[in-house]
Amino acid sequence: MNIFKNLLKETFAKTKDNIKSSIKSIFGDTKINFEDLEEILLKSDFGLEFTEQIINELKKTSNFNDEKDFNNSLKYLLLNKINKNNSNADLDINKLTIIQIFGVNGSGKTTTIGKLTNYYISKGFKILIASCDTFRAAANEQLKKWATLNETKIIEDFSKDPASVAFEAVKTAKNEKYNLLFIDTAGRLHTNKNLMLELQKIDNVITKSIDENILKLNWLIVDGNSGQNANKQYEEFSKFVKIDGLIITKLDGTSKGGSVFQIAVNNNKPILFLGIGEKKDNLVKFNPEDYINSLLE
Ligand SMILES: Nc1nc2c(ncn2[C@@H]2O[C@H](COP(=O)(O)OP(=O)(O)OP(=O)(O)O)[C@@H](O)[C@H]2O)c(=O)[nH]1
Repeated sequence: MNIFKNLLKETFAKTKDNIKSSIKSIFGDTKINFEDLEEILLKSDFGLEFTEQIINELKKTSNFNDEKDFNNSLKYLLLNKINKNNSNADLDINKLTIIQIFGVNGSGKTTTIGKLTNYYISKGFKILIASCDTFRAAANEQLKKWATLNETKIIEDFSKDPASVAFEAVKTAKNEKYNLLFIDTAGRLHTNKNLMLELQKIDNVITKSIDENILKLNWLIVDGNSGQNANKQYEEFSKFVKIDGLIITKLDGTSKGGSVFQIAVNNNKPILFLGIGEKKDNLVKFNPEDYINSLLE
């Protein structure tokens, strides 16, 4: 657990340093001046609406004793706004779970499947992967590399459409008693209706081929650097498929650590994991408290 807390601290160090120095500047003034903090929260991608809310609420309590007191109030405010629900990352090993992974092009879907596979293998799961990007050979090759690295079986067939590959994969997962099946889908722009309908088709095929003993989940992958657009992606994908969880990627090296907050707070979305690098163990299970602490402590 401490390893993950430390990883988070490293990930958000730049954002934290910026916030800390702006809080210092507030107390350096003879009268409290929130402009610096407001600017830093905006630059860190907390979003205009939430930055204004946070600043207004802090202003209501004008008698802070010191920086620590101020920091604690900010922490309390942020924690109260964030969704605490991340329970559906805890999967039941005694039944088959099928997780469909989708998102816009290049958001990190394949890499995240590689990291998730490593994560759930360490918890004892027997994992199958389906390559439902039957358009791009390079995407398939990349997924195969991850399957080899994790020593997992992969279902692929370029002669078929993505929904047929998904159907085959569900059949194999059931017959060969897998605990977990990841369905990798092609990247698609949330504005491309035909591709979104294709995703809906894969989703329907999976739903029709399972019974109540099998859990199906849909996880959306968003790039943590996409700012407000991440919320737009969530809205648009939700029009076609139900989203059960979100994974935010590419947070390593970012000075925009507030993006996670902004995404989490809008619509109370369940964030499950954060992607913090390209290696197989660069994935941290999301915990709101650890996240907020890594921004402020
Ligand atoms: N630094 C960093 N890079 C990442 C992370 N996740 C993915 N990447 C990189 O982002 C690029 C795109 O990742 P992919 O996994 O191929 O993305 P994808 O969504 O499967 O791409 P398409 O199938 O083309 O839509 C690759 O170079 C990955 O190595 C992350 O958490 N941190």
